[in-house]
Amino acid sequence: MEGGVDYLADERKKAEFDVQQMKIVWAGSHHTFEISDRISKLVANDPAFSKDERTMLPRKELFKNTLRKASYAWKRINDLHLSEEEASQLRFYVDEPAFTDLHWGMFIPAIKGQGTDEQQKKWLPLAYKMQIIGCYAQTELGHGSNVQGLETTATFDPQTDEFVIHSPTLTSSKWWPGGLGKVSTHGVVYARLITDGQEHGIHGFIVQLRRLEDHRPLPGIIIGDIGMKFGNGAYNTMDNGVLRFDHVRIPRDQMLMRVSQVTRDGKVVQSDVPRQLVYGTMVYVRQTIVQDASCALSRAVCIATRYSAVRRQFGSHNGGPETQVIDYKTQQSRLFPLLASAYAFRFVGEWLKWLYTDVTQRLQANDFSTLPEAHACTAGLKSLTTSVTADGIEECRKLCGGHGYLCTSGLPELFAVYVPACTYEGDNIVLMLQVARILMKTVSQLGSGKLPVGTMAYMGRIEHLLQYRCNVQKAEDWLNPAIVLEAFEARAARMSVSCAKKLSKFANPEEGFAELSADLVEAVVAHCQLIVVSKFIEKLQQDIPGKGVKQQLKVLCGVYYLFLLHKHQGDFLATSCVTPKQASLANDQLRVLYSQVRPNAIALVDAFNYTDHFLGSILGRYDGNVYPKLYEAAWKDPLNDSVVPDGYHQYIRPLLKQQRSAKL
Ligand SMILES: CC/C=C\C/C=C\C/C=C\C/C=C\C/C=C\C/C=C/C(=O)SCCNC(=O)CCNC(=O)[C@H](O)C(C)(C)COP(=O)(O)OP(=O)(O)OC[C@H]1O[C@@H](n2cnc3c(N)ncnc32)[C@H](O)[C@@H]1OP(=O)(O)O
Ligand SMILES: Cc1cc2nc3c(=O)[nH]c(=O)nc-3n(C[C@H](O)[C@H](O)[C@H](O)COP(=O)(O)OP(=O)(O)OC[C@H]3O[C@@H](n4cnc5c(N)ncnc54)[C@H](O)[C@@H]3O)c2cc1C
Repeated sequence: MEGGVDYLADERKKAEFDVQQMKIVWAGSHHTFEISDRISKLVANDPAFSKDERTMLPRKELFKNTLRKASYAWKRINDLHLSEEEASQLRFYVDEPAFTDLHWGMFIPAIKGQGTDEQQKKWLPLAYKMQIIGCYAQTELGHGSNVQGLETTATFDPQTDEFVIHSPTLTSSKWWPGGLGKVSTHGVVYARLITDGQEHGIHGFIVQLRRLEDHRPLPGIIIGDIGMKFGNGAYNTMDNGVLRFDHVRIPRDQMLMRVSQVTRDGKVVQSDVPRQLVYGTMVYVRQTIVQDASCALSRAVCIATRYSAVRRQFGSHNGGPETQVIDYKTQQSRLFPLLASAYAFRFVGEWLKWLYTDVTQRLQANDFSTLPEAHACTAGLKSLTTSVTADGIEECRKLCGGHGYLCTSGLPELFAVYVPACTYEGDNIVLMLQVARILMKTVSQLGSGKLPVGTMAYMGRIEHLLQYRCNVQKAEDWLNPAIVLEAFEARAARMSVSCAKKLSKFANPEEGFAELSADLVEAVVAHCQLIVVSKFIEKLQQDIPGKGVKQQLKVLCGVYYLFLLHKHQGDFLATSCVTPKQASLANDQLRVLYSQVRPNAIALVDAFNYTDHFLGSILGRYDGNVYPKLYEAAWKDPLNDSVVPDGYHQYIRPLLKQQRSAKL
């Protein structure tokens, strides 16, 4: 509590579980809880990190303010000797998109993943000390999704042992890279490698963009910001940039050479590493984006849940209080599945982080066998979780009624910052189609004796799944995880097999794939939902201490899968995985679970342990003191600086005068 009366105290007393233990489950461990709790308070209590009025600043001031915060954050990180983990938590809780996200989140990982040991030794220390600041310059004006279609060229000049980086067309201008517009001194630039007149595909190059002395672009380089983006404040704190090269020369050793090398005489040598590793940074970031989805969704849900308990509308009896809107079943059926999804994404994000770490260790030992699984899981889950989260934030805004539309609710800015996650790091549909290719390949190999592995292993039981009949007889049977898993597996498998059968009728498989792409995306959604459900169920098999904590998680897990079953009952019925009667029983059980969530709802969002600073929402205040604070905030709007607005004499007075004389 941050002082004063707690208007949500009664709600907190209703909790049936140990909130402190749930905070640790949410954080992942005691260790991460301790760090995130300490750092979030450090940020919240430092006025230099205030977020007030961010949505009202003009772009230049907004951007300068972001620079100030980023530089102050770096000073605090150094002064307090924060570890890498603590530093990244600090940047997270500062909660303002900035060039540092790309420097730490993409530039450094690109050098780590695609640079040789020598290149890492040379560039990483400079980057770690921020003596250089980097961005990830891949997307161009003409191409983003189609990476092989990028037009920037890197032509090897054997005379001087250099690459010549060039933007041959307008559409080859780099366009979008964050941090590029006004800050980065360097970039990992993706370009078409050309040696001896021959093309060798897309590769990454470390290119210096600005002089370290005065920050001016180097000769042959044009850089700028691409302009205002959606929303006030929001992602406009980021300098997404445009970049053009006019025959800019860089030394040969600035091509990232872990995947392929160019020798002194211009020969291209492929190492044992698969060429897809050039896409490795995207796999890394997609994995972090899944974790971030649970943060963004939980934040919106925390605001909507607290406000739903404060807000009362209708239902007063004999002058008593009106009904809290959280008690309306319709409110619960919109809010609680999102609450459950936030927890589900947290756990699948945790698992994905483990998978990524495992793949990275294998890659270091030259074992590339799990790379397709990592690609499929990161692409599919990035796509699923960001789509649900973006829609979920908007749903939370609606759950807050009119006040949700105010900037002071925090929801408009959260939405505006979050929605591009459906596009960056791979458009969600494009990524789903990547997973579809892998799914179809898996189905086509089923007869060959090659057993599917990882998250596709269930396909190995295809005969059984095609014959499966669900044996749910009463509503409570839907609480049995084994029954649920089989129903989700059968649905996903049958949808994939159905697509594969239709595909096989096309003489040209590419034509068939294009024609069936919408159906394929639906099959991928079913497959990805199965992964999330199964990882939630696996989580519940762990030892989870704390009074009532596991029980609450079981309820949330039930809400998550039964809501999906209800929402997608068309799929389950069409594939005969459940009968109409069983679908109806699932919905009955879902209503029972909603009533079990209700008394715990506030405690379940308290478990996210968000400070009021981080939430940035009057509606989501911990103490529930919404109305006086909304009233107070309105008067801070610049429009209320004067009683009579600027422009009155020019525009309002003449209008009123004219109407008066017309009447007379
Ligand atoms: C406010 C911020 C909030 C949250 C972030 C929080 C934390 C994040 C931390 C840091 C990041 C900071 C901020 C993030 C915010 C914004 C940054 C945004 C950055 C960007 O957007 S960078 C640009 C991203 N661009 C893309 O994602 C492009 C998408 N396109 C592609 O990936 C490829 O072009 C595509 C679609 C895969 C097609 O590739 P290709 O033409 O080669 O085609 P194929 O389909 O033939 O594939 C060939 C072969 O390769 C396999 N494969 C494809 N991709 C991969 C991969 N990534 N890894 C492994 N393997 C891959 C594919 O399956 C095929 O295999 P096969 O031959 O069939 O066996
Ligand atoms: C806020 C933000 C930050 C970004 N930061 C960076 C950065 O730091 N560095 C960087 O390099 N890039 C960055 N990007 C660029 C981003 O990665 C691309 O915009 C993204 O990959 C999508 O590509 P696109 O813009 O080419 O979309 P397009 O591919 O043009 O998509 C347009 C539409 O076409 C559809 N479509 C495209 N291809 C297919 C297909 N094969 N089948 C079916 N439908 C298809 C899509 O679904 C979409 O509906 C950023 C973008 C944003 C919005």
